[in-house]
Amino acid sequence: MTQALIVEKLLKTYAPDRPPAVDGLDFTLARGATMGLLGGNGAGKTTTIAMLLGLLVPTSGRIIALGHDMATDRFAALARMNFSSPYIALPHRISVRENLTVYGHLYNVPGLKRRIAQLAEELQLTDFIDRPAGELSAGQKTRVALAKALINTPELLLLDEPTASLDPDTGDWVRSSIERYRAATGCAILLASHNMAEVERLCGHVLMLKQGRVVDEGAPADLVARYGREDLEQVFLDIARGTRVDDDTRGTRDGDAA
Ligand SMILES: Nc1ncnc2c1ncn2[C@@H]1O[C@H](COP(=O)(O)OP(=O)(O)OP(=O)(O)O)[C@@H](O)[C@H]1O
Repeated sequence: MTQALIVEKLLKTYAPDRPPAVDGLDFTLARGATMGLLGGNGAGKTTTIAMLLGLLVPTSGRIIALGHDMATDRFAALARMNFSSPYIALPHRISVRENLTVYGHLYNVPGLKRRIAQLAEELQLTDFIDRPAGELSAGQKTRVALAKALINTPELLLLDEPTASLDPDTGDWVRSSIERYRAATGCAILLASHNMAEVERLCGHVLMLKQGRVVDEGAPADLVARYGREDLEQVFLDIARGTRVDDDTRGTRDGDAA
């Protein structure tokens, strides 16, 4: 089993009179690989992640996570997965350590005290680990959210905007922590982000979503070359605005042999 995630014909319709939020998504994510899920507001990223986590039931289609069918065997998969999302706040009256302890118990983490100490060290939580989670700055909360996401040493990690609202330095620090974790464990990562530089740095492959469908995909450098652009942000804008210069025109413009 080399695939961490297999998604087949995934479809989600919230209301019969509205177009599907996710419209026939097909992709695989290999173990140890990192994939970016890109798309403008409302493209279907959060809906996709919610279905991958078993929080939303797909209208149709199939999800196999770490070899387990999410429709019939989701708890076996969820025990070996984790996620981070800015939309989910940690209980704010209890301390960071208590928060991590609660989540650690939910995942039945063996040697939990040791695991929390290790994460506190790696993610620099020690200065505020006994303070209530609600009193922390946004950057500190993000580090705690990442510690929560790594508490069970997941083999599949779903990250929804992991560096949203962070200053560039803290964002860079979080990205490095994610890279270190992946290198150390071979974890597969699916990352939804609006930060194109982050996606270029972390992801080997990206899916470009529009209205719930994949409209293009590839390695960031290949997409940039294919669109004749300088970076992924420009590719994103071409796709979002439908302003791509077609291949023939670009060939002529660049003086390439077609
Ligand atoms: N609970 C819901 N009920 C009805 N429609 C919803 C619900 N959640 C999302 N939608 C709709 O589904 C579509 C996809 O939304 P989704 O939140 O998945 O997009 P997204 O790519 O994550 O967007 P963003 O980048 O703004 O977070 C949108 O048209 C949205 O209005």
